[in-house]
Amino acid sequence: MRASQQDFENALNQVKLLKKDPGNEVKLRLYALYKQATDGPCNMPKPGMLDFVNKAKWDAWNALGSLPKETARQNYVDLVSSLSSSSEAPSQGKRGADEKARESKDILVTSEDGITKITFNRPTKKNAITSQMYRDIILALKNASTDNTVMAVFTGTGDYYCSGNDLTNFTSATGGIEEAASNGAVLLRDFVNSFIDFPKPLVAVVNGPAVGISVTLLGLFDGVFASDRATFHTPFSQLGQSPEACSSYTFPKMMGSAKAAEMLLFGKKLTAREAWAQGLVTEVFPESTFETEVWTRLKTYAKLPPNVMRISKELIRKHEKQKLYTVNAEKCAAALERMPREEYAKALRNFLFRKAKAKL
Ligand SMILES: CCCCC/C=C/CC(=O)SCCNC(=O)CCNC(=O)[C@H](O)C(C)(C)COP(=O)(O)OP(=O)(O)OC[C@H]1O[C@@H](n2cnc3c(N)ncnc32)[C@H](O)[C@@H]1OP(=O)(O)O
Repeated sequence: MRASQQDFENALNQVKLLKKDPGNEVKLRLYALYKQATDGPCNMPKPGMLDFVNKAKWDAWNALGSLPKETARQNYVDLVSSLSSSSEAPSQGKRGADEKARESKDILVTSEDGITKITFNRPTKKNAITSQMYRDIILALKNASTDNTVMAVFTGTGDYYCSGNDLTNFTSATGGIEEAASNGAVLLRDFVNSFIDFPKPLVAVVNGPAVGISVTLLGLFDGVFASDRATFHTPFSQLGQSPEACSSYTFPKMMGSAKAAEMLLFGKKLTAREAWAQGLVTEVFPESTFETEVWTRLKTYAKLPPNVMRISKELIRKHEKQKLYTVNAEKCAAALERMPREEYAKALRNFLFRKAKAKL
């Protein structure tokens, strides 16, 4: 099958997210194929002998001769695909020593009654997710996907479910904002992919307010049980960001484009009942009985035949998995471009200095 323009654009996004530098040789090949696919045969004057970089690029492009644009596009997509899978191979292979479950105070992982419970446990910061917590969750989901538990359940300690991405995650980056954005985009892609790929039922027990990525992720869950104290807020425009975790795809599908825009573009905060009415939440429980009722229900669900639930989930998800990967990769590439922008920096400054301002 020939690579479409969309495949080509996806590959262009994927290249930006490669974990490993593919080396000069491959980068020259990518450059040459890109130029051939977009401009056709080399049409530039040959650079001088001492202009080493441009000469190497020219040589690589010129070497493709009259290769048709479509073939160059296909070769580019194939090359990127092979680079992506080889850069991901270690994390998909068997667990290395450095990947063994680590003790983490901010993400608690317990297994009981057939349920892996993953708890955001940073209540003094409203359970905001640090870079390490993203990594801990990836690992927890990976372990839970192959252990003998039947389902995984997320919840939060304290009054919040989760206040989203820790806004200070990248403020102390030593390598500059561009490098931080690039590392963040890769981490975000792997984090969201681990939810797309999780093979067992995945449930959220939303004990209180949820913000940002903790809300958008819910579109990838199989069940969302909320206390009537919970709220759902995605203030992306206010933060100079765009919606992640495939919510630009899952939310309109779930609630229709008008209601999705109200949340994702205009940042409307929903009550638990409003979120239920939009299809984001499975069921709302009164705060007074929330924990007892929900956990009793989940323990019953965890007694259902695990293999049947796995197969059913696979059937539900399999036709859109590719789409979800694509949307995720696109979003991560967009995040890479947005993060260094002024709107994002301004929103960060406003948050970091809000208490100081309030005292003035
Ligand atoms: C790998 C990269 C992935 C990137 C993925 C991108 C995701 C996008 C998002 O998730 S966007 C959403 C980001 N979250 C927010 O914008 C929420 C910011 N927080 C708040 O608005 C408020 O703190 C609140 C409404 C959640 C709670 O307000 P309240 O007044 O009740 O409490 P405080 O503000 O005093 O908060 C208590 C302490 O917690 C710290 N904190 C809360 N949320 C965050 C956060 N998201 N990041 C960092 N820190 C947070 C807050 O600073 C207080 O700490 P302090 O006591 O030390 O001042």
